[in-house]
Amino acid sequence: MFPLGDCTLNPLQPLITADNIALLVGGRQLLKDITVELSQGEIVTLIGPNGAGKTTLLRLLLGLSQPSQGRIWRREGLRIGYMPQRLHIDGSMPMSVERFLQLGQPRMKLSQARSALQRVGAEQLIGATLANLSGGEMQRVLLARAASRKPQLLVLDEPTQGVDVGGQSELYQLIATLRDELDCGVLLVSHDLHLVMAATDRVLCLNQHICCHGHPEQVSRHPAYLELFGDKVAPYTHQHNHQHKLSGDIAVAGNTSNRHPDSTPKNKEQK
Ligand SMILES: Nc1ncnc2c1ncn2[C@@H]1O[C@H](COP(=O)(O)OP(=O)(O)OP(=O)(O)O)[C@@H](O)[C@H]1O
Repeated sequence: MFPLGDCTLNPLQPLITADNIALLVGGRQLLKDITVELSQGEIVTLIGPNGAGKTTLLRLLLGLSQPSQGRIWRREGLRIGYMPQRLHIDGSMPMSVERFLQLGQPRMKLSQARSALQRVGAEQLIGATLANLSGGEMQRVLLARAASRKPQLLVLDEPTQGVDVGGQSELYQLIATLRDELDCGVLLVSHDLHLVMAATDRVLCLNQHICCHGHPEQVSRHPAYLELFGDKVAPYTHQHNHQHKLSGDIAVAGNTSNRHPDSTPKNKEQK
């Protein structure tokens, strides 16, 4: 493990390292035993069922909240482009796409806004009103905004939400192209391993802890992954070994519990 100060000295060192982090909120264990590393030029996908803690982990890695245990190192001065899971737009606010791209970047010129959109194949949207965009168009605009900051790390929380299947694989290809163009690291959250396979170097399968990790092909055959998602790799189906209540707690028929099935002694997870 390297100290934080060294991160600026060696570009080969990871953009982010988390060492054995855990998060306990109100007596509830949201995350535990998480050790991850993210390097420049690699695409890492975080996959897991609803309530697994994917967004919570992203927030910790980004420094938006603090772990109860363990340590996180970020390369000093790390420029991050963040694409949120969803953006609620007030329909009564007539904001143009151009203006939206300039938010927080007041020096961005019209030509720069255009080229940011061009990069994601959405230059025709420059004059559109944000509230009128379709789901797929909105995702491209959010991606254009995240990439326009010339990030060293692009963090994408379910970037294909609201996009049809054809559009999803196109968007994942676009993300891989952006990684090449920007030479950045990419950390993305997805529910759908088979869609991200081609555009991912490494997968972390999360369910409060890291159930398994590795190359997408390896993960798709891993017993822990199969236990969580079922054995149908393509097409992917949402087969979970448990259900979550709206609170995120595990719901067991005739009973409720916030214990994850993996925490039971009979779980035979293979790492
Ligand atoms: N600040 C908080 N306080 C209490 N519980 C929280 C907090 N943040 C998240 N949670 C809970 O942690 C669990 C994980 O939430 P998170 O949003 O990280 O899951 P996720 O894997 O991103 O889910 P999804 O796939 O549905 O987006 C949920 O049960 C959520 O209710």
